[in-house]
Amino acid sequence: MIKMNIRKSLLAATGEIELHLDLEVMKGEFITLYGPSGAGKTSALRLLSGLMRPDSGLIEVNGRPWYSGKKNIFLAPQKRKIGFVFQDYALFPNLTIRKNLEFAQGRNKNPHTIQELIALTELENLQDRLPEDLSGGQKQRAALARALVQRPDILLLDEPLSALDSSMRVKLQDHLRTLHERFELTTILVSHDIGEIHKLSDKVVTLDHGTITGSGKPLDIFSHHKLSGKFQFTGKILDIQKQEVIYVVSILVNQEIVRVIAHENEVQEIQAGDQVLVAAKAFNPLIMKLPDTDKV
Ligand SMILES: Nc1ncnc2c1ncn2[C@@H]1O[C@H](COP(=O)(O)OP(=O)(O)OP(=O)(O)O)[C@@H](O)[C@H]1O
Repeated sequence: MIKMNIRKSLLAATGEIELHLDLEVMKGEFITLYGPSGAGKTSALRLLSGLMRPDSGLIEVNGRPWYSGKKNIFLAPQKRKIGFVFQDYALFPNLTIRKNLEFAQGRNKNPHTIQELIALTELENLQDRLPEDLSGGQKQRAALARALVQRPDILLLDEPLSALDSSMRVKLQDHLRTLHERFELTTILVSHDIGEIHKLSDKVVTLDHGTITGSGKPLDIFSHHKLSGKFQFTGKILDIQKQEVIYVVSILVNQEIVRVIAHENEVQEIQAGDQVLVAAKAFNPLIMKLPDTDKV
């Protein structure tokens, strides 16, 4: 179990903010940190992994102190059993995929683990290639495998799928969940994608300006209670067009583009790229049967 209660002063564009993380993560849990840009999500992962030193507080993992401000304890990053995956792969460009994994394993060679990871991430046919000869999704699968070769207890994922297209993301999400379970990991993900968060995480922790503003099951955090029981979905805004006195908002929901009419006051706080919740309160949504795919 991870217990942390730490503070770190950060320098934001608008001045100093204090990141305060008071958090417990159970062994085997998959949690997601969610919040606006600059909230402190990446810093939270860096503080836990030892890449950034807290100003004060305590980090304890399975009863062992990794950091204590009072006792002046700071466990070196390489001694924390953590795997880290970033958005940008960070593979060694001059080593093949297999050599990347072997290099990351260091002196404690374990070909069995490497073999299993290559199989689980479906890299058998690609293991002798250089990273530049792989697609983005394949590189990220290799980065995931590499993060796990030392059999860490904790996996930290900083928006690992955000550079990939949506079908590749879905596939990688399945790999992530499989690896989380197979290696009995405790996983902390940073993600902006509400669908992905629903699919993967047991718990969401929301952060804003360095402060934890909420935590709970994805459904409880993202479904708005005042609208509960009504028709609602989440999506990403692609475009907002003004047409005379109204606005047409194009929203990507899964693979479909949905157009919603909005009034001026509704579009004031939203822009292309935002994740939004669309809900209908006053009318019943239409339901139409689609052709039976078995018979077409
Ligand atoms: N080493 C550091 N020292 C001081 N301030 C830092 C340091 N690293 C980051 N910051 C600042 O801390 C704030 C939070 O950054 P952080 O990268 O943790 O946010 P984030 O929630 O991950 O944002 P994003 O979603 O854009 O990645 C930013 O304003 C950043 O400039």
